[in-house]
This record gives sequence, structure tokens and C-alpha cells, in this order.
Amino acid sequence: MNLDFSAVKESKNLLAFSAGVDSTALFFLLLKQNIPFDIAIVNYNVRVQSKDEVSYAKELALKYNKKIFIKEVKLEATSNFEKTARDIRYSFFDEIITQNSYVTLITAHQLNDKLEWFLMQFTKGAGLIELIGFNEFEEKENYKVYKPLLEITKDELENFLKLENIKYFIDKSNFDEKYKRNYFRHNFSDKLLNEFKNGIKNSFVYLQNDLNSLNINLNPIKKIHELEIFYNQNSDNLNIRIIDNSLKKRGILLSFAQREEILKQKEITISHKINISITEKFIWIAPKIEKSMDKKFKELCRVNNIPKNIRSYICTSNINLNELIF
Ligand SMILES: Nc1ncnc2c1ncn2[C@@H]1O[C@H](COP(=O)(O)OP(=O)(O)OP(=O)(O)O)[C@@H](O)[C@H]1O
Repeated sequence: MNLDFSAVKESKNLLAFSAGVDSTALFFLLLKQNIPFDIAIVNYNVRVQSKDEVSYAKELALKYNKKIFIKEVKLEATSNFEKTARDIRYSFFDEIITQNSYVTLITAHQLNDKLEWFLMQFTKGAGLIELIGFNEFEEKENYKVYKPLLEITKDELENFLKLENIKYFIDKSNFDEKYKRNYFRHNFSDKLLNEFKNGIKNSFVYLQNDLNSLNINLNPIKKIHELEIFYNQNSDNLNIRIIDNSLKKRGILLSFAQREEILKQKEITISHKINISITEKFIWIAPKIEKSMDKKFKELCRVNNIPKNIRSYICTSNINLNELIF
């Protein structure tokens, strides 16, 4: 299996390791190419086997001279398990990354995950941007997330492990259809990939090329703490997608009426906590803060075209105004 990891060859990397097929394969693929990395694992203590998975992670870390970060929690196998587990996992990763200055978090999501995401979005109602929103690189505030296996199927990774005689674990809860994604996985994405792997791989490449040709930049041009600034796309359709996405990450799901209202008012507070301002060139999004500001600061903001409802957040967070001049 020939993968190009050169993008992270010089970076300080943390691998999210679960001891399952995908992340075990990735562990050894990174090792083969001498990519530097340490590992982090969360034990939810829901399955008996998870203790052995942590022991295996420790064993690998010791053998291959990797630092290991372990978090032990006790969760219940409720239908909310996946979301709770994910939240715990990512706040643990955030903490380790901040404390140890990692630059890249590497996860082992593969093509089956990408297709599963695609189909779940498709059935919820989504456009091109959401359908293929599962990208190789994603910028977070303090680090980036790298998913190098997105063009490889789970079967291919499993074959690699078998061929190399490498031990891995199978998480049996992946078969439990009470979790929505497992329902999608077993009934649709795995079956489709078994039968139409090459066509599906090509379709994702073509869709990505189409999106690239549209030249839409939906990433923030600036992100400081919880302030995000985007280019105004001069298209209600795209602007609302940017805002929707940013608010979703902040835990707010917009209703149809709220979307309409944002586009109409252009300067608005949502759910009493997030302020949005759509100006001629930019879209500004920041938490709503009540704070009185001195005249000089307000004047500086005015001169630099910083929207009124964003100023108090900038002031409270001590953001340097020079960083907001474009
Ligand atoms: N318990 C864990 N400890 C550390 N990393 C994990 C753990 N579980 C999953 N991961 C990492 O996350 C990747 C995705 O796993 P999984 O598909 O189970 O997560 P998910 O629920 O889709 O979450 P998300 O897509 O938001 O990361 C794995 O390939 C692995 O890199």
C-alpha cells in the first residue's frame, strides 16, 4: 500500500489510536515511512475488550518508542453514546495538543467512513458542499486534522494487516444497528463499496474537482479565539452555508426562518449568544458579549470597518485590531 504522507513528515503529529482495523493499519503505515507521531487513546469502558485494546496500545507505544496518552472514562451504551464519546475524545485531543504543542492530529477515517457520511448527509438534505465535506485536511483553531486514508477501503486496510501479520481488534459495537451510522454502514455504504469500489472512488475525485473549479472558499480568512471572518461570497446560497456551518460547530442548528432572517437583517443575534454581521466584503461571527468600550476603541473599530455587534467580543478577548485590517 503506497501512501504519500509527506505533508506531515516534518510536523509534530498525534495519532488518534483505537486499536481497531483502521488506526492499527495507519500506525504501521506511518511507521514504515518514518513519519514521527505519538498516540492517544480513550477507553470508554463500555466493552470488556477495551482494556485489552489499551494494553495493546501501551505495548505498541513501548515497542516503537512512542509517547502514549490515555484517558479512562465510564460511559453507558445508550443511543447517545457515539456523540458523547466523540465529544470526550475531541476535548481530550485538544487538551493534549495544547499542552504538548502538537501540530497535526491524524485520524484513521477511510473511504467507508467518507461514503457513510455522504449517504447520511444525502438522506438528511444536503448540497454539494456538505456531501463531500469530509476532507483530507481540516483547520482547527490550534491544529489541523489530517485524514490520510480517505481513498482506501476498510477491506484494503484489513488485508494489509493480515498480510503483515499484525494484531488488531474488532469493535463489536460497530455491528449494533441502534447506532444510526451502523445502520447506514451495514445496509448501504459497505455493500456499495463491495460492489462498486472503483466507480465510487472516481466519483469522489470528480466531485472534488468540480467543487475546486467553482473556486468557492468557505474557510475563514481569519479565526481568532471564537471570532471568525469569512469572505462575503456575494451569494445568499453560499453565505448562509458558511454561517450555518460555523453555527453548527458552535452547537446551534439554524431553522429555516432564522436563515431567512440572517440574510434579510445582515446584522443579527442568534439564540441570544452569537452575533453575525454580513458586510460588503466579509461575514463576521462572534459570541455576543455585553461590555462598555471606550470611545477611542470604538472609533478605531469604526475607521477599520469592524461591525458594531462584533466589537465587544474583540475588546473582551484583547484581539489586536491590526490583525483585523484587510
Ligand atoms: N477510543 C478512541 N481513542 C482514540 N482515537 C479514536 C477512538 N475511537 C476512534 N478514534 C479515532 O477516530 C477515528 C474515527 O473513528 P470512528 O469512525 O469510530 O469515529 P466517529 O464516531 O466517526 O467520530 P468522528 O468522525 O467525529 O471522528 C478513528 O479512525 C480513530 O483515528
